[in-house]
Amino acid sequence: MNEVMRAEHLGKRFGPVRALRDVSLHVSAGEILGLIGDNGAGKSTLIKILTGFHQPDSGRLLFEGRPVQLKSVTHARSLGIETVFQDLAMVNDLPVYLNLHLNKELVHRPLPFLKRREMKRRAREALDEIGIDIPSVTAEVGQLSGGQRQAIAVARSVFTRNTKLLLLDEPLAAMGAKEGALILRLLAQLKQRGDLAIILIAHNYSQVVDVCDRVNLLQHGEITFDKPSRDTSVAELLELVHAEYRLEH
Ligand SMILES: Nc1ncnc2c1ncn2[C@@H]1O[C@H](COP(=O)(O)OP(=O)(O)OP(=O)(O)O)[C@@H](O)[C@H]1O
Repeated sequence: MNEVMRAEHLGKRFGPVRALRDVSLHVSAGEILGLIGDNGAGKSTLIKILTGFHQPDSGRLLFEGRPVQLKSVTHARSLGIETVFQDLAMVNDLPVYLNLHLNKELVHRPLPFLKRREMKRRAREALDEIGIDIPSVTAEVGQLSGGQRQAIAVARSVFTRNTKLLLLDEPLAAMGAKEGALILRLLAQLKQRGDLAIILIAHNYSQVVDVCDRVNLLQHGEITFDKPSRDTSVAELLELVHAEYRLEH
């Protein structure tokens, strides 16, 4: 498998807080890496470094085998690194197809008219291709369920973009079982493409073990566990996290 991203010995401080001490991880094309860890373990900080929002104080990143300094989110995006955050950044009163084309609208030149029919067609095709079932691409995003909105947000991050690394911060949070299953199916579908590396932060260990190829546990700013999902279990992950909890309380 082609390695897409590797982090080596990342460290990050916020004043007196050492959010990351020494984090190394790697993810390859066609692979879903699950990142778990208690509140405050450093998961969001790590994602923000991988997506160019924060710069690490120490350590380095290798993207497709070459050292890279991500200067900004825009820079990371230009390389094919996309993030879906919890708040989704969708415009609720715009239809699905315009949300998918946000900042990438197709326009008739030289006239400033939107190519609506073409955008609808492309949106429908893209959603069909990755198996997202919504009533219509002209539906306003605000009228969809939480799971459907999340699915659209994921679709947007790989739509018309040359995405190589997709980062998902808690895409299943506050979602019912049925909606969560929709997102997990979508991730499995994207994995099948084989050209995309995915890092998924999640709290539900059983979903992580089901959908991810490998699991990393982040504790106090360090990766303390790295195993293929088939070699671990929900019980083992719970035990690891609870053992830490018992030590602390
Ligand atoms: N911008 C910041 N300024 C100061 N401290 C920060 C900042 N961002 C994160 N931290 C601190 O760094 C540590 C790691 O936070 P981070 O948000 O990365 O953890 P997390 O694993 O994502 O937690 P959660 O699951 O609760 O979101 C915490 O102690 C947090 O308070």
